[in-house]
Amino acid sequence: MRLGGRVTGAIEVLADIEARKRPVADALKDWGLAHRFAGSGDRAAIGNIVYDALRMRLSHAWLMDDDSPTALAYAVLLRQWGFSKDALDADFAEDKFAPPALTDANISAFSSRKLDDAPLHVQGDIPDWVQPSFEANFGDGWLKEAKALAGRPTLDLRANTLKANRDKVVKALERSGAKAAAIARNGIRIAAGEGASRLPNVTAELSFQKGWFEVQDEGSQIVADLVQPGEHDQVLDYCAGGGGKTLAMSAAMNNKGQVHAYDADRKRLAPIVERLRRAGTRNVQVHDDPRQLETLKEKLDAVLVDAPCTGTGTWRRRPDTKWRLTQKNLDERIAQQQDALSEAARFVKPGGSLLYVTCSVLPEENDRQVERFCADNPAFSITPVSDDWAKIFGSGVARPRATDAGTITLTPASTDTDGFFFCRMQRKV
Ligand SMILES: C[S@@+](CC[C@H](N)C(=O)[O-])C[C@H]1O[C@@H](n2cnc3c(N)ncnc32)[C@H](O)[C@@H]1O
Repeated sequence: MRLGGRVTGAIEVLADIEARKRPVADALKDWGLAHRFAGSGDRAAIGNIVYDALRMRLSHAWLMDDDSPTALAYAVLLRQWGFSKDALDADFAEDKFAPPALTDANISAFSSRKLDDAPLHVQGDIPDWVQPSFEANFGDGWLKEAKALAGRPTLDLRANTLKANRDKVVKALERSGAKAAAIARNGIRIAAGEGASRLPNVTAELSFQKGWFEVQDEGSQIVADLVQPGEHDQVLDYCAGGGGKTLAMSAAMNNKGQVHAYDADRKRLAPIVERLRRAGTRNVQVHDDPRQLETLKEKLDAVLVDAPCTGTGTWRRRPDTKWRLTQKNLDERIAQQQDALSEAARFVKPGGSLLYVTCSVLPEENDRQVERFCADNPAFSITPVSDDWAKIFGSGVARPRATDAGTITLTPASTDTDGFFFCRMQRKV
């Protein structure tokens, strides 16, 4: 397919997402099934246009004075992919599958508007009602943080030290451009790429099938590292989901001690079994029934609550969720976080640690939750983790945003990772 056909495909997918309020991945998959002649390069290019359009939807629409799929797709090519209007006109003139031309009103808006004149939430590409939360969390730096959450994400992997090491994985994935990540000790990074370029399908590699690495954002690896489980510790991953952090902790503990993996949702937990097998873990027990945890009350050295959240820290990867988020969703997540925290706290032994993590950057889900939890549960108090940072990752690496209370927030702008919140609370002896 030529560029025109790809842009037309992206416009169709964007229209489908808008009309049926469906996830991007589903809309792209359906488009691929209905257009079987499109090759993998075409589908990747269409996906890139769609994701780029959604990440910067507000600013694209403001500059075009139009939020139609056609205007958004053109804005991607003109603002992000480096095309000039003349080059597009010349390319599309000869192409019967090219999209409709921009309207005179679009052209006039795009050539006269300056983004600096747009409302600040438009400049930052975030919903207007979320702006106060960003301001509360990041102060003057909020706009930079918001803009960084509208960029393309890298592909991050974690070398599984139970079966390989970072150098070995980097070498195995040399052709994909894999490099050692900047912060996480076992992290590997493949750059995001530009324009139509596609990321490699690393899960098809033999080294993945052999369990040498996992796909895991560097931020997620860092928060798992910050748990700092000892080799002989008893740890509970209370919201284990598909097991990303369980696997990282199991490897950090060198297959010793014990990690208990639990999740209230059996369906989310199910993939963990195959992942644990592939990774060669022998120190993980999976629990899909809360009654199986009864004997663990007040026994565990560390309990991780990787809480359900709005996922604002992952907006680069799931930009459609940015525009679907509502105050009601946020309120629901806040209530679920409070439940998960108070349920999980029962398993922490005196002197043990309760670790609270979200992949959100909203203070309502983060600092306010742990402040409230500690106020309601005076046996627990926050222990600062900023001193641990240099000890674990070295002093020469980027540092996350840290509060006086001792919590930290990773972000694309500060640590070049997804957004994550981490807090360690210690239970009194
Ligand atoms: C952010 S996800 C976990 C991701 C996972 N830890 C990982 O690293 O791949 C949050 C999980 O919390 C689970 N959850 C929500 N409320 C819970 C509760 N009260 N008890 C246990 N799990 C809960 C959800 O089912 C969901 O799988």
